[in-house]
Amino acid sequence: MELKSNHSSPVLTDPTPLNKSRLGIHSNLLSYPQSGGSLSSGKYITIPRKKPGKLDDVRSNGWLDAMKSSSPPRKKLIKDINIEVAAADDIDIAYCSWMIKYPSALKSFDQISKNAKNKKIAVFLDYDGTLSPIVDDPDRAFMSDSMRSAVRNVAKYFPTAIISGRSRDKVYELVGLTELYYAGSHGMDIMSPVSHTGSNGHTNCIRSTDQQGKEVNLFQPAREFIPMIDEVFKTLVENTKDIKGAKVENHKFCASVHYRNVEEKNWPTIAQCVHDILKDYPRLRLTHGRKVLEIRPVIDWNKGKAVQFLLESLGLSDRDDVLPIYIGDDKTDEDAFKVLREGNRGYGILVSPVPKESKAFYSLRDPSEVEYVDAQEFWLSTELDAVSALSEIVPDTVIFDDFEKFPPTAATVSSSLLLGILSLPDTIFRNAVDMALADSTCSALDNHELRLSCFVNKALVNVGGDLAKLVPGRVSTEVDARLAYDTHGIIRRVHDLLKLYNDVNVPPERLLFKIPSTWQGIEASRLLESEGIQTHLTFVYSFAQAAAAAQAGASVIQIFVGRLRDWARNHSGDPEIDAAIQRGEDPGLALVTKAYNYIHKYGHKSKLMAAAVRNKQDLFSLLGVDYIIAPLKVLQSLKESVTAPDEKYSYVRRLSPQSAASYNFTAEELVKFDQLSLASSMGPASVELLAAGLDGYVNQAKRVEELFDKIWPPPNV
Ligand SMILES: O=P(O)(O)OC[C@H]1O[C@H](O[C@H]2O[C@H](CO)[C@@H](O)[C@H](O)[C@H]2O)[C@H](O)[C@@H](O)[C@@H]1O
Repeated sequence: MELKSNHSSPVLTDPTPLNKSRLGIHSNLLSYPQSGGSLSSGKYITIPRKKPGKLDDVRSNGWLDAMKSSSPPRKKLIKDINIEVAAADDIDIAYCSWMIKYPSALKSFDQISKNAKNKKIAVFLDYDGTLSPIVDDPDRAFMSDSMRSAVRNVAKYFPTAIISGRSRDKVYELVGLTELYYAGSHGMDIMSPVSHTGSNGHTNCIRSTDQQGKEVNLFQPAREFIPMIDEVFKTLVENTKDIKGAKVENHKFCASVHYRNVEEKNWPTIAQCVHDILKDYPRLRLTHGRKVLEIRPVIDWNKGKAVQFLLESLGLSDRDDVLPIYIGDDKTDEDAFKVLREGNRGYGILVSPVPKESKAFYSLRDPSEVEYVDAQEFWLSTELDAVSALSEIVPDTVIFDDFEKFPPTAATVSSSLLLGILSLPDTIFRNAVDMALADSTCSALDNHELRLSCFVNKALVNVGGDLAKLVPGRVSTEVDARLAYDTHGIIRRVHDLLKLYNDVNVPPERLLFKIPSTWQGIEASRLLESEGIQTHLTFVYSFAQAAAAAQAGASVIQIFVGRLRDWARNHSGDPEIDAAIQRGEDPGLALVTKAYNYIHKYGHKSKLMAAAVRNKQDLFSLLGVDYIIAPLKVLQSLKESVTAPDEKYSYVRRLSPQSAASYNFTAEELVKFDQLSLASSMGPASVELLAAGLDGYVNQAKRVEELFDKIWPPPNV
């Protein structure tokens, strides 16, 4: 994301000539004679009161209507003025037909959750009118305890930010939840996590600490306007002091002039007053809120930009697997709705008790409906839904026997899968293998070994091609483990497989190549990735392998959690494992956590996959990691459990870019790994487990060849 503002010259967003009011006030008003009043910066500007009668053209130009319609009538008011039942019914009919265009988010759960499947949700909430009801006194716009706990609940599962027109400090004081991100002054004051995805480098981004002393980024694109806003605020206070009910707020980067409690006959006066001040500050502009005139810098920044900035800071921008949801009630929230709608990225939800045009997708009537949406019951129907919101859960199945129940999002094609297919004559993949064995190019090869290898490659690709039609994600193809110590052999094999995939029309972006994490495998990954070929490094059992794989730029790094735990049960003497046990940690979970933190802290592009997850608790402990391969019995149990999260199974995101930022690595861990340092850093556990993994793969590859040898030539060849 490119931020257009810079410190010295904010970019004008609105080409309206500066001598025209954005209030919609007729130009005659702009040239209203000034009598006195200093314009010099640093002094208050005193605007003389206008004489009654001078404002007729303002009325005829409709700006008063804009002010009147700036806040929908509250239900209570409708009742209070004893509106006739028929009229009330009309309002409901109008609302119902409006809801065809903006369906209630409450009734659209199925659709929202369908689109949220396998995506990370990020929640953005406006404050006034969304989390707190609109009240007459802005200082008394409190959030209820139940709303607070609903928001707390949402933040447990999804990154959640408040984006308010109020000052950041004020909105934090009102919300009081430390687990949220806050953007005040319509997004001109953002406190975001320290990230490694780019936002830190923006102009106007400075390091600071939050209320808990944690390091954060402060993004304040309108910093230079602080003295000007302060000056304008003081002038506004002074000049509106005699207008009964007027209230001026200083939000540091913008100011608000409330007219909710001002008698309607005095609205022209208050607008005139604001307008006259603005005339002297061409670098400030006016926007309308709910019975409030808001004065803000003319910079290309708004709540929509703030959403983009926060997504970027959270490492969630430009990703197809992220679904931002923004809930807001005001005109200023439209900028955020627009960003989500135009980028086709997520959903805006407009809070409004009356029909109004919006860029939002869904609607909610009032804050009480927002509270319901924020409550856990809305979001979570099963434990599987809950955990899927935090990590992509990949079913661990060789034969896809439960395709219907647990549709896989990605797949691996391997010797083990070929063995499974050969043992099940009725499987849908059998034809792919039979076709491979009938391949004339392979059959024509005289060399027995080459012919078998050709059949195996062909079978892997045929099955991989079928899988690519069935899964939305990538298909990972295992590279013969007998090449594990031969960098160029691996690269040649991958090129051969890619050519075959090209023949069956599977593009490289749908593919991964699964390579063992020997030094030679890691080197092959590095070279292949530099060609744009995606690799999946497996058999990672030590931090050194994980770090070297990340440094190589591997697309996916796979760690086997349970296998490390099993090793630790029966052995000792591995320094990395002993250290984890001493800290009271499970060695497998500890390795995934450390590798995740390393990848995120140092900005590597690799995604981390946790495999050999044995039970629910393992899965809960790793929430936030990119992929978790879970056995079907664990998936079944998650799917059957509709209990709300409790103390025992709390769906807290355990791994996140934010926590990664504060993880400390030793100097030895931060080396650039080479063959020697990798070998000397791998303890006995990783050496043994890597060797055992390779043995397993090699045996399976040999068994496939033996079986192919027995079957070939098939009867019809
Ligand atoms: O972006 P928001 O969080 O919605 O803030 C927008 C403005 O909200 C506040 O004013 C509005 O709510 C008040 C309390 O309910 C109400 O009295 C006022 O009429 C509304 O406009 C806040 O006081 C403003 O400063 C914010 O800009």
